Amino acid sequence: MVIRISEYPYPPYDPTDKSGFSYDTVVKRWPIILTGIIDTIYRIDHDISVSLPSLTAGSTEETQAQTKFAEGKAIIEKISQLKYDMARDRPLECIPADGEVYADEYNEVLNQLAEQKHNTWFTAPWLYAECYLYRLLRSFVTQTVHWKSFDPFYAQKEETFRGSSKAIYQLATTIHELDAEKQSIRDDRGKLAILFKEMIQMCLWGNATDLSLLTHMSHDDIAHLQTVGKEAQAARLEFILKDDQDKVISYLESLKDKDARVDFVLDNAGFELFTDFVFADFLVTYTPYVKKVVFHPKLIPWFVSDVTPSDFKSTIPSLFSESFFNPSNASGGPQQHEYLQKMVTRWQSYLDSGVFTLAVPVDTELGQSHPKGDFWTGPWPYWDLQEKAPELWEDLRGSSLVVFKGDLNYRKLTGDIKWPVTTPFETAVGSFGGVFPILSLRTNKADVVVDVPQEVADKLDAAGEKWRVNGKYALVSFLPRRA
Ligand SMILES: O=P(O)(O)OC[C@H]1O[C@](O)(CO)[C@@H](O)[C@@H]1O
Repeated sequence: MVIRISEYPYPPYDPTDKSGFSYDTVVKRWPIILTGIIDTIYRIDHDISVSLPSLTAGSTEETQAQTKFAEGKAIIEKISQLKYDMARDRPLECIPADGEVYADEYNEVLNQLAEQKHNTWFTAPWLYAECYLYRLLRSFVTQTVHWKSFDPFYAQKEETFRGSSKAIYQLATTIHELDAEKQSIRDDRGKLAILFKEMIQMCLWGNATDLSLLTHMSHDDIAHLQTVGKEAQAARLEFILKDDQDKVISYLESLKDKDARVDFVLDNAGFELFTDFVFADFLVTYTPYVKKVVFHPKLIPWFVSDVTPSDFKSTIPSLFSESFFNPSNASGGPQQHEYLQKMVTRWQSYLDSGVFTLAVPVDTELGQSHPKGDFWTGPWPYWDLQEKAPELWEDLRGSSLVVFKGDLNYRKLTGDIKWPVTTPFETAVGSFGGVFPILSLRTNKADVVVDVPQEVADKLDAAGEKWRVNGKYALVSFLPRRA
């Protein structure tokens, strides 16, 4: 049964607490993100207006350009109004019936919040309000003719991906080095376990670069976060506050010859998706346990940098393209470029043969509904998966391991409520727990944290560290299938 927010075991994080990260988000981060979208549309509209004089007056082309321009202007007005309402703590308005999924469902939760007088920008639960924001933005474009397939974050995602080439070449080299030892790795459990940890951590820290959070970071800062390799990882080990790596490795070892299927509930496009592919490749190519990997994207632009089907589709062509990743950026020499090409060729063959698949058709358009994709952008925590997305639920029950990437997935797994920090992960994930094995790889970018010893939390608090939100700390949480 779906639990109403008023019935949650602890109150949700919301901006009424001015010391929490959600307050900062409403005051600073969301307005920056909204301003970025306005700029992007403004630039597109500017280009249209420059092209207008060259079009034949009254032609279809000119009429379409005029309409697109006017629609762009109307979207800008709506976003500006939204910023204004947000700053003045106005109530969230109902999502219009725009023909896409969950408008009614978002509004139903909003009505419950209105009853509790928690329906304004500075009082609504942070998790709900943030999901609502991206769904509302989607409604602004669905109501147009020419902007329906507009992803306001596309250019940002591409640019950051392009800027990740150093770490990408480095990881391709690591995988190339593994190639020479492939058989011995598969046969040596000790070696495999060590590599496993490296891969888990590479995939975990790949989550540190998230565009919705990095509103204030330079390219150099981002490159620093992407530092990969053994030493960097060893240095970061102490920042993993909950470490179930050994448990997940033992579990995977128990799957030997069981044709395991691993699912990734994806987070960010670009570098993080690249690390997901590397991890998936490692599981299939270098371990004897996994036969198939399924990737789950978001079907609308989401939390700035989340993977959409079209991001997924363009990733491998981008990695192949010499104009996207200039081989001269391969600091380790031209052979690094070859290593990358070789690895990506293998990924493409996995996609062709169905070893790697996307949970929805790869050509799914933005906003197109799919029973295995809609739920991830709904208004609910994952506690409600069984009731709200039965087909997806059944499908995931067939998985040997579902990897949840990133902070938002963690917030949705735990409901983003004020659990005491020592609450077991199993308790926090509620009815979701034990149905299929879960591995959550999360760098901390929001207040909710569970399954961490009280003394650890107290020490970090006493040191004045913003350890819950600064992206420097992480949690690796594993929960097996209930026996
Ligand atoms: O990409 P990730 O890891 O899910 O991070 C997104 C998270 O980062 C934030 O943007 C900042 O905390 C949150 O709004 C959101 O939970």
